[in-house]
Amino acid sequence: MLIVLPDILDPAGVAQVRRVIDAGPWADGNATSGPQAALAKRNEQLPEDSGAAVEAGRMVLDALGRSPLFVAAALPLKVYPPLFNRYAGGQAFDVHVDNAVRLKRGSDFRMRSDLSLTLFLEDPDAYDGGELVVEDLYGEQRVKLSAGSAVLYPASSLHRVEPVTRGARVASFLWIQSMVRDDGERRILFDLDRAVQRVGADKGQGDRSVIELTGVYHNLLRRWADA
Ligand SMILES: O=C(O)CCC(=O)C(=O)O
Ligand SMILES: [Fe+2]
Repeated sequence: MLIVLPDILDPAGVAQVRRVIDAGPWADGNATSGPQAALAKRNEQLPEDSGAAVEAGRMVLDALGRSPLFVAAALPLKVYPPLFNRYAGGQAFDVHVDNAVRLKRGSDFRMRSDLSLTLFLEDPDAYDGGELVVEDLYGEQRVKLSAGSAVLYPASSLHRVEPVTRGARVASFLWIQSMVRDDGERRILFDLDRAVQRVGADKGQGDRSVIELTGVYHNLLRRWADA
């Protein structure tokens, strides 16, 4: 299941991230790929330990942490430090899967990737192509969002980025280990959370049924979460 997270960064936040990364040391995206991804991937990335990636990554993580929608949808336990990529001049990322387990070189950071996230950092009118295409149970979902908006999708999915034939597509991407590993269970919690928020706004947080439903949410989370 795909979840769109609108306006994770406002235009000023996008501009701030872009100022940092546009001046960064862009390099061939295959510098860090395994052999299968290397066949599929044609883009540029900021080296993950570059000052620009670390500084802009902090901005992206702060913005995600401030988004109740991100937290409710992802129930994050671990987040891979955000990476940054750029496609231009026909570059693309053909169909592939993301690694299930990610290690950060030179550290003891280790995580299971349950969810992938792309945060778009360029105005969609400024480039042609560059749709993120995710294959899920219901077929292909094509995603191209305004600058500052993000999409969460299962890391288990086959996905690709269409060739960019005009302009440049700039994005941040990262992986999340969720407290709730199973997509179906996570979806139930997300739907329940949103419904409880709506009923709470309607009836008031002190309403007895709102409190009981909040209890059901937490009891399901207690059952399903690795915290
Ligand atoms: O550029 C994107 O939106 C996705 C990148 C991607 O799929 C990857 O790096 O594994
Ligand atoms: Fe990917």
